[in-house]
Amino acid sequence: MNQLIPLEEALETILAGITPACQTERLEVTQALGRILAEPFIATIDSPPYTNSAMDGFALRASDSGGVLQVSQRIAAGQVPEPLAFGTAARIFTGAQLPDGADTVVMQEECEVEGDRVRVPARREVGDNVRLRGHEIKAGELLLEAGERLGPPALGLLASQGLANVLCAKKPRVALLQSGDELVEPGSTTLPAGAIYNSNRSLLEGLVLQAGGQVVGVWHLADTFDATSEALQQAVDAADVVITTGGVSVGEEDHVKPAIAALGELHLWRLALKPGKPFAFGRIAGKPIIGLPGNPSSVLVTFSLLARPILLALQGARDLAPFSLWLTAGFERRGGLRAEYLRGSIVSEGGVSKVYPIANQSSGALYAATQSDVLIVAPVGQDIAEGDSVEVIPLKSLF
Ligand SMILES: Nc1nc2c(c(=O)[nH]1)N[C@H]1C(S)=C(S)[C@@H](COP(=O)(O)OP(=O)(O)OC[C@H]3O[C@@H](n4cnc5c(N)ncnc54)[C@H](O)[C@@H]3O)O[C@H]1N2
Ligand code: MOO
Repeated sequence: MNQLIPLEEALETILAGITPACQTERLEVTQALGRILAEPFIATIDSPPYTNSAMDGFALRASDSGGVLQVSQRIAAGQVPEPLAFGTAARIFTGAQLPDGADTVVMQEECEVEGDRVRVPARREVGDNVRLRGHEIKAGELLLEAGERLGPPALGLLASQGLANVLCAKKPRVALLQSGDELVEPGSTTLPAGAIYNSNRSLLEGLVLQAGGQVVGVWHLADTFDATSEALQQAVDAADVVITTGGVSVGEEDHVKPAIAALGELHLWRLALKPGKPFAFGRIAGKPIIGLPGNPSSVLVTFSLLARPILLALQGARDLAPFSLWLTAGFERRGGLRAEYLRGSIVSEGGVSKVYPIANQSSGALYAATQSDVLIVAPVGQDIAEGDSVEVIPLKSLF
């Protein structure tokens, strides 16, 4: 296990063994934000459900444009109109149903009202300012596939189809273990010599939540093999997935790997990844154990690249990879032996969005991560020259 494993290979190995938990629950649409849809959703109604006006104005036949027309009816949204009498116009409001016979709407700003008549400009086209029934969606169309993550637009879409409840994957139950004798919980006002506050817990609670998981237990471990094994066993009993931080490197105080190996099996350890080299993955009682390094920025990166896809796969999500795009490098850099995920910021220069690594790339530096917009992907052995296109993962797309 001394060879550094490429990230892609590690991900492939891990994800090949993850099957969706298949547990589902029916939720109110208003409560389903961020959840993974467990069944495809097929449109039950056309959208718009009836042909309607896109403007406040007058509905008429395009062939009557250019004349002065009698206003024969008034149609507000929610009313059912009469068919439009020949040679007349209907006062109509945005969203109101178009009367049979009308085929165009003229905005009121372009019309002149003269008592109960209206002068409409010439040369209006059929279909102007008209939203046709089924123009956007036809009943029977597949709107959302199973595995889709429900963002606000998807929730609005479901509601627009009259849906009040939706079948979603249950949230995977996650146990968090932090190892480190140096860790003190936030809230204690004095920090003893040699101690630091436990920041990984808060960091991970947020990351897990944003990846659709729920934290069901938190263990803070003493740096001993026995304490680590005991907590791992308890965590496995309580959760579907266990995420540990710290204690996965090569020192004598690093007990996570031997404890995983003793209680179950260790599948892989050490990636060609920076930060995040000591990442470990194994199983105990068949449940995934994700061993993240202790350094907070390593936690952010390894969670985003490895733990997040695992949590999403357990929910049956379709898109497991982080969203990425390509921007112009404002820097140059030599390729290394590990794929590096640099914390970076985006600067707009003369209309071009350029990306720069922030100065502090220490894997212990969490403040630096809060100042970053993106993770810049620097592949193994690949030099980057200023002006090159580089792949970036917006941090906001991860949480
Ligand atoms: N001889 C070697 N030493 C190290 C190697 C190596 O290959 N050879 N790898 C280095 C790398 S890279 C990393 S990353 C770290 C990871 O070590 P561990 O995962 O065992 O983590 P710890 O040693 O327990 O902690 C590392 C660092 O992070 C701080 N930490 C830990 N937990 C928390 C927490 N909950 N909240 C805030 N900060 C935390 C801890 O105090 C350490 O400073 O190993 C290198 N060493
Ligand atoms: O690989 Mo470590 O996570 O750089 O600090």
